[in-house]
Amino acid sequence: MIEAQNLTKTYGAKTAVNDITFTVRPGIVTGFLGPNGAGKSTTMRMIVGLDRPTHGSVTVNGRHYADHSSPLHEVGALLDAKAVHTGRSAENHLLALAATHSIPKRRVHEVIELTGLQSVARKRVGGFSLGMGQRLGIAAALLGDPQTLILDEPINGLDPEGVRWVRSLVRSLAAEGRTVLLSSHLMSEMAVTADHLIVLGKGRVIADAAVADVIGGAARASVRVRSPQASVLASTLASPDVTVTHVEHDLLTVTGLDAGAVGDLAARSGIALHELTPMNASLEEAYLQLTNDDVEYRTGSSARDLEVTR
Ligand SMILES: Nc1ncnc2c1ncn2[C@@H]1O[C@H](COP(=O)(O)OP(=O)(O)OP(=O)(O)O)[C@@H](O)[C@H]1O
Repeated sequence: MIEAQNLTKTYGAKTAVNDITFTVRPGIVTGFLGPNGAGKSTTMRMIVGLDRPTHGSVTVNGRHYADHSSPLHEVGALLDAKAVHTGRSAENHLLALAATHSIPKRRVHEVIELTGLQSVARKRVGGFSLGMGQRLGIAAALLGDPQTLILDEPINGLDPEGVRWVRSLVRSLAAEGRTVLLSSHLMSEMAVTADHLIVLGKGRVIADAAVADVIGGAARASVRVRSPQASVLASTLASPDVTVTHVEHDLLTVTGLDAGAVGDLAARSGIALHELTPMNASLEEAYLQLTNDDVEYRTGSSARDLEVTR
C-alpha cells in the first residue's frame, strides 16, 4: 500500500507536485497517468526517497521508504532504465544489487529467467537495446521479491511481445496481492492492464477512479449508423441532447442516444438501416478530454511548434 498525504514538491518557483493525496491499494494494478510534466516521475521519486517532499508525506506499507530496514524487499522500482553502469554485464549489475541486501545468487538467476534475459545476461549493459534495458530494470525491481512495485513507463521501447509480457507480469503480480503502480503514455495498453487510475494534471490529482469509471465519466459512448437515407435519419434523430455527425454520405455518428433508441426511431420513420454499431468510448478519448486543460506542452498546428500554455 502506498499512501500520499498532501504531497508537494517545488523546485524553485516551479511546483511539480501540488498537495496531492492518494492511496495505491494492493491486489490491483493502478495506472499513473498524466501529460508530460504533470508530476508523475517526481511523485514516484518521492515514494522511493530519491526526492524529498517540500510538504506532506508518502509512505509505503506504513513507513517512509528510508525507514525500511530492507527496502528492496519492500519496494521494487523501475524509474530510469538507463541508470545502470554500462560497463557491467546484466548479471553483474544484478549480483551487485543483490549483495547490498544479502539476496542469494539463485534469485538473480530467477529474475534473469523471468525477464527473458538469459541469452544476454553476460553481455555489457552498454550494448543493450532500449527494450533489453527495460527488462533489466524490471529484473532489478523484482530482485527483492517486493510487495510493492513502481514501474515508470516499463513498456517504453518494448516490442509487442514484450508489451504483452509486461501486461501479464504486472497482472499476475497484482493477483498475488501485491501493490503495483505503473505509468505509461500508451492509453490502449493502460486500458487493458490497469484496474484503477490516478491521473495527474499540472501536479494535481484530476481523477482517482476505476478505469471503467474514468472512461464512462469523461467520454460519451456513441453509435455508428449507416443508412441510404442518412440525411433524413439525421433530422429524425436531431434534438438538443443528441449530436449527429455526418462521417460519410451514408454514415452518421450519434451521441446522446443508445443503439436501441436509434434503431427504434429509424423503424418508426420507416428508414432502412444498413449498420447500427454501439461504439464504446476509449480510454484515450476520456483521457484527452480529462486532461485537456492540464496539458503543459501542447503541439501546435505545425508539429514543430511547441507552445506553452498557462
Ligand atoms: N530536478 C528538477 N528541477 C526543476 N524542475 C524539475 C525537476 N524535476 C522535474 N521538474 C519539473 O517538474 C515538473 C514535473 O516533472 P515530472 O518529470 O515529474 O513529470 P512527468 O509527469 O513524469 O512527465 P513525463 O511524462 O514527461 O515523464 C515538470 O515541469 C518538470 O520540468
